[in-house]
Amino acid sequence: MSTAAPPFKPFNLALIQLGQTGPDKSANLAHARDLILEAASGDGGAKPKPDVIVLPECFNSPYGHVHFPVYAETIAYTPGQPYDVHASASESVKLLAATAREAGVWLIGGSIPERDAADKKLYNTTTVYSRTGELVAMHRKVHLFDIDIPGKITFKESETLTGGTTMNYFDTEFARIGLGICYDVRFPELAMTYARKGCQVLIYPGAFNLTTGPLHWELLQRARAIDNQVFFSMCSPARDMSAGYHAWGHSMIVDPMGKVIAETEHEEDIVYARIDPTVFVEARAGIPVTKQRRFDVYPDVSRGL
Ligand SMILES: NC(=O)CCC(=O)C(=O)O
Repeated sequence: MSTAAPPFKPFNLALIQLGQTGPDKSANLAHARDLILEAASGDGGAKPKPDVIVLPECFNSPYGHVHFPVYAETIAYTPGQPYDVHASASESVKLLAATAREAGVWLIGGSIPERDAADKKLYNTTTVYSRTGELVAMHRKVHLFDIDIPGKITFKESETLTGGTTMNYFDTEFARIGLGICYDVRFPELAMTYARKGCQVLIYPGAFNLTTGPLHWELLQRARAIDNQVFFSMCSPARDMSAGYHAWGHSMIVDPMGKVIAETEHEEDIVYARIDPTVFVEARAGIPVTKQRRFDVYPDVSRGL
């Protein structure tokens, strides 16, 4: 059983739709740091100083199964156990922890290819840092992106990656935030379970493509937001037509009524929004679906029939 979620308070969210500098991981990390520090300063107006900053999926590596083994890092984090980011062997963890601390923000560090210390399997993994640079949560993409749309796109993460086996959320001083990565958005059960565990906000770094992006990227986020009456947000890489994978971009933030409250196009950019719990409270009061579920009618919802 999960503990009570923190009271939901207003906060500011920023998504960094990051472009990659090229195949050099260290250069990509340095670029990410620059943009995190830029985002963190805000401007007090249309760009409110963020409490949470998010990076995109696979931000330090080209996105493709041939690249994952080459860029993979070992993190060796066990939830609930103390973790020394300084002793970590992972270049990305060290950089993200130090930058979260420098900026004084909660940082959802996009995702990186990760190699498990024990079984050596590869995962697509998000790490989360507190304002003091502690690693507080980690999520391994649960649903792997294996699709085949003839003539359009074929992608098989499972050629090199393994799916994660746990749900993961973290508590801040203003909200409980649930984590997913990209293709995880297609599975309403995951988002619903997060919401039922008290998450008021769900954030999934992602990288949709030019076939499914135009049709599904916004629709899925608005659907998950409305299903669960939560804030829902996905942060994409910027589109690079010279890369092997062409990301849709359009990083966005959706409120619990399904309204897109912030969005960008496909270039490198930073998206800012104020997260206002009033919308969450009013959505749930006006349309009380979270209290009207009929698990007596559909008890098999979680049994995988
Ligand atoms: N990186 C991903 O999981 C891509 C998911 C995607 O594009 C989709 O259509 O789903």
